[in-house]
Amino acid sequence: MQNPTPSVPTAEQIRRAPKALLHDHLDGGLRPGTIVDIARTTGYTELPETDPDRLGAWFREAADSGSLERYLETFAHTCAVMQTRDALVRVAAECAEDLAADGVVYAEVRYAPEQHLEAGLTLEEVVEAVNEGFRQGEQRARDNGHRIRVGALLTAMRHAARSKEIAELANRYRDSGVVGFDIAGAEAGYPPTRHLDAFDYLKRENNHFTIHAGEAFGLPSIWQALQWCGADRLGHGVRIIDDIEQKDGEVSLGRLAAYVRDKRVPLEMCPTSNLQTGAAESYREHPIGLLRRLHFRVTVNTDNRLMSGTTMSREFGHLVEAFGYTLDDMQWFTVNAMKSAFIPFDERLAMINEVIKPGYAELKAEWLFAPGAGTPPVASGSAASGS
Ligand SMILES: O=c1[nH]cnc2c1ncn2[C@@H]1O[C@H](CO)[C@@H](O)[C@H]1O
Ligand SMILES: [Zn+2]
Repeated sequence: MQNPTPSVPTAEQIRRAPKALLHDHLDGGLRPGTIVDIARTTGYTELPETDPDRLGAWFREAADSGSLERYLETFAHTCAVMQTRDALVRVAAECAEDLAADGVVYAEVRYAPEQHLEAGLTLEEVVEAVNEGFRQGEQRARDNGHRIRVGALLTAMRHAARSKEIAELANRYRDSGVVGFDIAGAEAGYPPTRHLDAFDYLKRENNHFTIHAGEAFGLPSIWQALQWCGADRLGHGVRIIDDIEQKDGEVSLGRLAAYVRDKRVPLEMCPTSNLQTGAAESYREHPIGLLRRLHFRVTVNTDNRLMSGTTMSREFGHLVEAFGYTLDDMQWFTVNAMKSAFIPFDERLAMINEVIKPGYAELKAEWLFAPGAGTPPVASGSAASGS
């Protein structure tokens, strides 16, 4: 007998399900214990707490202010302990290890090299240290029976003036561990068009970039990111909801929302981060529910695991609870992410066909072997369809 009804996954199934992550900040994902350790060895004395548990709680609370600007202030402490080669290697290795343990099989992790120069490293040394850490972390994950592939995205800070230089850096390392470029930081007052020369340069080089847009600022930011800058993906993009009208059960898309959906522009959505910065009120009200129903190219991401106290599994757990998503829905989000990754097409396809789909197929067949097999699980949520 076939399993006729998709089931709501358990927390354990969510963790074991293969996941792809496109939006995760290296300086937003440190283990609290590592921050304390490095601060001690490098003599950084400004940490608000020195007990790892209390420090972790401090980050979550400080980031929970409802304002992106205040959220971003917490990065002063993580960047402060990411200034030496050893620290960068360690943080990157642990990042890859932690993601792999959480069932992430593919990740693009971003950071801003310009924020790691305070102790005298060059931009190149920063990139090479992080790459070295990712390779070590991938190896340690393999030793522990996990498989993960991690690529770096180089971020330029939108309030600064180094974006062209960072874009050139991303291009120089494109065959050695760096898969693309991004801009981040406070959105209001710093439109992406300030960095047109960087984006133009990358387009001439046939390189890839994503832009944080439509998080703390609305449609004009998304419009600029796409139509002036030519972004391949949108970091967050939640405010696209402002261009969607719902009346009497009818939904109509404005020109920009229609463009985003028609062109399959990937949206890197980060639900918990959005609740913390005030971009959404609750998981249930998060635009991801509607955007998924309307078949936008939506992906699920962590943004900052430390500040949001989250993991990919937790993000999916919240969505499963809010929207009754099934393993089919999880697979849909994951395939969306993999289709939107910046690595070459043949590698994306192999990851989808050889890793992601078989992983979900195995999980979906588990009910056959459970005690009392033959009883299909309870029906719930929406089934996956389309792309
Ligand atoms: O959600 C976000 N929106 C905008 N900028 C962010 C977000 N999360 C982190 N950063 C910024 O990106 C830098 C490089 O990783 C971080 O230092 C932080 O300032
Ligand atoms: Zn982000």
